[in-house]
Amino acid sequence: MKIIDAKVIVTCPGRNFVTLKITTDQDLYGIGDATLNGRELAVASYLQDHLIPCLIGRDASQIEDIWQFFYRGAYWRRGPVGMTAIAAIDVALWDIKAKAANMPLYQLLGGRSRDGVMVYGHANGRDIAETVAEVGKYIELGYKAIRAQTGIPGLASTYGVSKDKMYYEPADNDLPSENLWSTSKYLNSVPKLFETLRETYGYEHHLLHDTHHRLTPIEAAQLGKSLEPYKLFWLEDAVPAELQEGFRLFRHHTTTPIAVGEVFASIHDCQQLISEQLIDYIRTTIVHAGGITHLRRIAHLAELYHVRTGFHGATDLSPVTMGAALHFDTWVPNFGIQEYMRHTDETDEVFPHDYHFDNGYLKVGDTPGHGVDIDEAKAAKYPYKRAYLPVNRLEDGTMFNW
Ligand SMILES: O=C(O)C(=O)C[C@H](O)[C@H](O)CO
Ligand SMILES: [Mg+2]
Repeated sequence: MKIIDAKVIVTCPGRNFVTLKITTDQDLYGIGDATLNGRELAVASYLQDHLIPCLIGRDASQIEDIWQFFYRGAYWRRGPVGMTAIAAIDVALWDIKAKAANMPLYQLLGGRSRDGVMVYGHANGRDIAETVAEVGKYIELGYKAIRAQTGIPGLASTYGVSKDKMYYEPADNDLPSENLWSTSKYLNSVPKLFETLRETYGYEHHLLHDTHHRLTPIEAAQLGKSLEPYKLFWLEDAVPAELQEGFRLFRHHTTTPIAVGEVFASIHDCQQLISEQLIDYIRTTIVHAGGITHLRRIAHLAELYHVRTGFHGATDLSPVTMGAALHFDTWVPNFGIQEYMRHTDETDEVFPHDYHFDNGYLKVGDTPGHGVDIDEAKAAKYPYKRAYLPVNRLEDGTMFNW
């Protein structure tokens, strides 16, 4: 089955998405997501200018060999742009293989391990009262697990808090917005949020929180300890993970479960975290970590060390990634949870899909492939719009992590 065409489609139905469509000589095509928030055109060019010329004419069924060709065959490898481009090819090829087999993707991966995929939604508010009310709305919708983020008194803006509740989008400007950060203000306010949430709703639902890479290991240890009474499902990205061994100190001071990995591009970014049992959940995604072929290796390594999956699923991961991830989640033995931020209606129209939400779970359909398509005519109505993620400064003006 020869690849005869591969094209990159950039569309902006409310936010930018980069999509790869690979067509074969047997009338089958596959779709892969190549979206890297705020750096979309770099991946589009990497695909168009560097990978697609080497892809045409290859046998679409040789997924592993094609993966190795683009990974090992690149002298400059492992960066997020390159790994996102490889992921798009990989997912499109798995889509084709599953369509050729006339099977939903999860069947090719090894079959169903569960009936549905437990997801968590994002509740956020400007203050604790508003966040508590938002969590209540998610509970009413049937969610079993909810991430809670709240505004910090004394800071004008806070990561994860937005006007749009269901479709939170951080890439909010055509040049980076500048936010302010204070670790001490943050550490003083977060435990109060979770104390109030547990007082209000009890302990039946899973609660999660994302620190977005902003603490040192000892600060993270303090936060983890202070949250222990509220039994979080996880504390996410408390510490930036460039230094994997930095998690040791944090880990040894708290029993709050630790999640990390949405910015990782390969198994090498989490090998030490997993093999030293410094984390509980690995959040790498199909789109940013080399596709299904590579994420499968990460999941298998994690399984050896009792680490479970908890893939990233913000709105900047297109429905194509969500569909592929849900097939993966339906199969993977060491599944933990899946993040789910709903897409806007415009996005859902551009990317028709057969997964659906059912009382706290996402369920995949049985359409052959990963079950997500792109409507090219609708995609063409929404041209690319430059948008950056914000940057962060400390109150004295020092640049900081966002
Ligand atoms: O969903 C999360 O956990 C995030 O941290 C979302 C990120 O800010 C977002 O994907 C950046 O593009
Ligand atoms: Mg996160």
